[in-house]
Amino acid sequence: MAEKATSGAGLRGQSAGSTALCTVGKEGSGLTYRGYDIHDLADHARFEEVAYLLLKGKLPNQQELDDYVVKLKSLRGLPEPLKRVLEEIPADAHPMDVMRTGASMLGNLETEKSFDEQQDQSDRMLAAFPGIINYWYRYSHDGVRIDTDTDDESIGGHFLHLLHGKPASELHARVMNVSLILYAEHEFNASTFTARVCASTLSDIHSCVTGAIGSLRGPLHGGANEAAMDMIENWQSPDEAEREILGMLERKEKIMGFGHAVYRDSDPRNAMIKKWSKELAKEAGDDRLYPVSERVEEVMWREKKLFCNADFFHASAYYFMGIPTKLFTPIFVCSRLTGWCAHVFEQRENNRIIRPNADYTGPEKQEWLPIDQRD
Ligand SMILES: CC(=O)SCCNC(=O)CCNC(=O)[C@H](O)C(C)(C)COP(=O)(O)OP(=O)(O)OC[C@H]1O[C@@H](n2cnc3c(N)ncnc32)[C@H](O)[C@@H]1OP(=O)(O)O
Ligand SMILES: O=C([O-])CC(=O)C(=O)O
Repeated sequence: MAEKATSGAGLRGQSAGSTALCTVGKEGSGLTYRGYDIHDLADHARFEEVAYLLLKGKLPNQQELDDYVVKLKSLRGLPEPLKRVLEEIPADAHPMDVMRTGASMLGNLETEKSFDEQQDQSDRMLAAFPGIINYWYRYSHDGVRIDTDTDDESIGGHFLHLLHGKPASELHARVMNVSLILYAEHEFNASTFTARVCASTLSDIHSCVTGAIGSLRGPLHGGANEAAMDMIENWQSPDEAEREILGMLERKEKIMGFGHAVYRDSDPRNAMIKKWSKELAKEAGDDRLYPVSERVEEVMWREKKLFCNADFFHASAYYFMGIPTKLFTPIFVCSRLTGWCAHVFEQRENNRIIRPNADYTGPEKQEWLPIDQRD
C-alpha cells in the first residue's frame, strides 16, 4: 500500500528518531506494540499485560503478571497532601488540568531522584492515576472523599468502581480493558514526542508525563474523543446527523474523531472499539447515539474519504458506560502513560538532546533604537 502523501509541515513524514516500541501504519493500517499485532492484544491480553510488555520489554509469564497486578493494586493509595491539593481544584476545572496538576504534585511528593527508579515511578503513576482523577471528580461533584484503594483486579474495573461507587459489570470492565489497550501506545504522536523531548534534557519522569498530558489535552489529539461526544450528543437521528455533518463540511469545519496524521484509509483501532460500542448500545437499549455515529462514519467516508480514528467510537462506548464526557481524555492518560514512560526509558537509554533547527522567516538585521525614538 502507498504511503500517505505528506508535506514537511508539522514534521510530517520525517523520521525524528528510532523506537523498538511500536509501528503505526507500516502495512497501511497496521499497528503493533513490540511486534505484537493490536488485534491479538485487544482480543486476548489484559491491559496490565500490555503495560508490562511496554514498560518491562516482554510479555509476562503467569507468575510475573500475578506479581505485577499485586504490585499495582498495592500502589493505589494517594498521599494526603495530594488529596488536599485535589480538593482545592474547582468542579468546573478541566479534568485534564486536574491530571496535569495531579501528576506534577505526585512528582513533588515522590520525586524521581535517580533514573534507577524509573520503573517503580511508572508503576506508581499507572496505579495512582485513576484514583487522582476520580478522587477529584467525586469530591468536587458529589462532596465525597473516596477511598482509592479498591481490590479490583483490573485498572479499567478500578476506574469505573471509583467513578460509580460500585464494582463494574463484567462487560464494562472488559470494554475498559480493550480501550486501555487500544490507547496505550502510538509511536511518535504529539504527546509521546513531548515526553521524549522533555526526557532528552535528562529531566525527571513526572515532568515528562506532565508535559505529555498537556499535549494530549488538545482537540486535535486526545481531546478529540470529548469533542466528538459534544458533537454527536446533539443529534436526535441519523438524518439530522447527516444534515449537520454536510453543513459542517460545507463550512470547512473539522470533524473531531476523523482523519489521522499517519494512517491512510483506516485506523485499526476503530473497528475494535466500534464493535464494543455496538455491544454496549445493545445493552443500554440505545437507538439513537450508535446509529447517529454510524451515519456520521458513512457520510464522512462518502463525502471526504475520511475515516474514524481511535477516538470517534470511544465517545459512544464511554457514554454507554455512564462515563461523563469530561473524563474521556483522562482515561486516555491512564492508558497512554505506559507508552509515554516506555518512550522516556528508550530516550534515556540512547540519548541526545532533541534540538532541531528552524527556518528563519523574520526581518533581516535591524537597527537598535533607544526606547524614546521608537514609534
Ligand atoms: C488518538 C488521536 O490523537 S487520533 C487524532 C484525533 N484528532 C482528531 O480527531 C481531530 C480531527 N482530525 C484532524 O484534525 C486531523 O485529521 C489530524 C490532526 C488527526 C491529522 O492532521 P493532518 O495530518 O494534518 O491531516 P491530513 O494531512 O490528513 O489532512 C488532509 C486534509 O483533510 C482535512 N481533514 C483532515 N482531518 C479532517 C477532519 N477531521 N475533518 C475535516 N477535514 C479534515 C484537512 O483539513 C486537510 O485539508 P486541506 O488539505 O484542505 O488543509
Ligand atoms: O499517532 C497520532 O498522531 C495520534 C494517535 O492516533 C495516537 O496518539 O493514538
